[in-house]
Amino acid sequence: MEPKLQQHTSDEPSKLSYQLIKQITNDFDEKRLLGSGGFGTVYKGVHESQGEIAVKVLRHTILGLDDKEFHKEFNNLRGLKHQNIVKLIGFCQESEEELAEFDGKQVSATHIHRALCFEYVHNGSLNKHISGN
Ligand SMILES: Nc1ncnc2c1ncn2[C@@H]1O[C@H](COP(=O)(O)OP(=O)(O)OP(=O)(O)O)[C@@H](O)[C@H]1O
Repeated sequence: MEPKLQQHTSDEPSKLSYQLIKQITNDFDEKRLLGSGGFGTVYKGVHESQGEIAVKVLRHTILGLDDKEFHKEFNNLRGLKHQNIVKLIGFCQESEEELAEFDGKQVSATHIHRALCFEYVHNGSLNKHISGN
């Protein structure tokens, strides 16, 4: 199930394809790594119209397991507007059928690519930025 966009205004986070996420992070280049947290790994992406953005690639788990968490995080962030809260500008949720080995056999598996894209915060860590130190 996709995150629902109640009303599509220019202020709403937009849906980005996995191909675009890959492209703007230079195929998740290590040199673009900004850090990692509880939910996943954060890369710097360079978006054609948005410029520099932070791409949080959410950890991949088995189909459906973290769906609720993703929607919770998405719905909490989508409407927030505050000087101390980074803006959510886009999201990606795309499934891909892949061949995987299971029990010595080749099986078809669904890999869900999920990412949240935020405005890029300069000046080092968010903590430092928010506290003003
Ligand atoms: N918008 C951003 N702009 C620049 N760097 C960012 C941005 N968001 C995250 N980062 C970098 O990525 C690191 C990990 O961020 P992330 O939000 O995943 O972890 P966290 O702050 O530990 O929170 P959580 O545990 O909730 O995921 C941060 O410490 C920061 O260095």
